[in-house]
Amino acid sequence: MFTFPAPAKLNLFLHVVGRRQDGYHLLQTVFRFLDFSDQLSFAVRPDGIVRLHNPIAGVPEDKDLCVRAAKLLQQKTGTTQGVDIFMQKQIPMGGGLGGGSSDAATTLLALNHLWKVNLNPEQLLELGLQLGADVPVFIFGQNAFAEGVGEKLAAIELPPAWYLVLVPPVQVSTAEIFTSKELTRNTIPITIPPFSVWQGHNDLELVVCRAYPEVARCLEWLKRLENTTIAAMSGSGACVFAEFATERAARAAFEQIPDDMKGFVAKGLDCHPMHKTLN
Ligand SMILES: C[C@@](CO)(OP(=O)(O)O)[C@H](O)COP(=O)(O)OP(=O)(O)OC[C@H]1O[C@@H](n2ccc(N)nc2=O)[C@H](O)[C@@H]1O
Ligand SMILES: Nc1ncnc2c1ncn2[C@@H]1O[C@H](COP(=O)(O)OP(=O)(O)O)[C@@H](O)[C@H]1O
Repeated sequence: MFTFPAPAKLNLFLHVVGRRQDGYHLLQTVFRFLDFSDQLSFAVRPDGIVRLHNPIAGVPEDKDLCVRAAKLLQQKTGTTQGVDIFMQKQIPMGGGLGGGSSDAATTLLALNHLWKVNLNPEQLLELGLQLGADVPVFIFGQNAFAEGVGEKLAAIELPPAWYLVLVPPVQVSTAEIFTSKELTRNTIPITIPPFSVWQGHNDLELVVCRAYPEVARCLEWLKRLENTTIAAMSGSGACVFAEFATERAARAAFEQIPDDMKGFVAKGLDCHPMHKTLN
């Protein structure tokens, strides 16, 4: 049995710059990986069966992104091998932290290795995109400036930082937010550099805060903090975060959160934890 991490991501900013004919939105965003992860364990089996032993409540086994990723890789490579998967979920669902997408990417990366089917990175990126717009960055493995629907990726270096992430007690559907009439889709495209991540904003924030007062309340609380370099929502929410230069500052802010708010402190990573292991 082999165990691999599936880290969460933050969108340090997210600009909606247009819409494709198929309804998908053109974005500009910066992804940062966090040392806050799900853990996935894999045991290869010879009979071609893919089994997730502990499916998430409310997500049928065949709809889980790990299972879909494993089956897509079988289909693409024609392998007759299967796998038993055990998932330890930590990343909040529907939180804008990319948990499901990260689980899918870790499954593709791990099984490509364990099944010895040897797809190259471009082929894995293409398979990932079929599972979701957020999957490619987790295969790419480096903090990235992303364009298109999230598939045009350029590695970006980010300074060391720590994050206080608040988890409002709601799940936000990405599709619901992207179809909102209130969403603005015309932010002027930027180039990085000279644009810096601290100048950005999240175009989805206003729509989510209007529909979910719990998110608005958490974000307002973060925006009042001192010493933060960014306070924003990640992706399509519901999670909101504040960035700090030091762990001490992030933990001090965490100590102050009201009793009815939940969250965690995490370190910003330089790259995906599997990036170095598998290369
Ligand atoms: C918003 C972001 C930002 O990183 O993250 P999350 O908040 O979901 O973590 C992503 O773009 C989400 O990626 P992902 O969660 O993989 O989305 P998908 O499953 O591909 O799409 C879910 C739905 O969102 C809409 N969608 C998604 C991505 C995009 N660029 N334009 C869209 O319009 C589509 O309506 C689609 O049906
Ligand atoms: N392994 C998985 N982990 C989390 N969610 C999953 C998984 N597989 C499928 N899903 C579905 O994907 C939806 C979005 O999940 P998630 O990635 O956690 O949120 P977000 O897209 O906001 O970052 C969930 O509500 C769930 O229905």
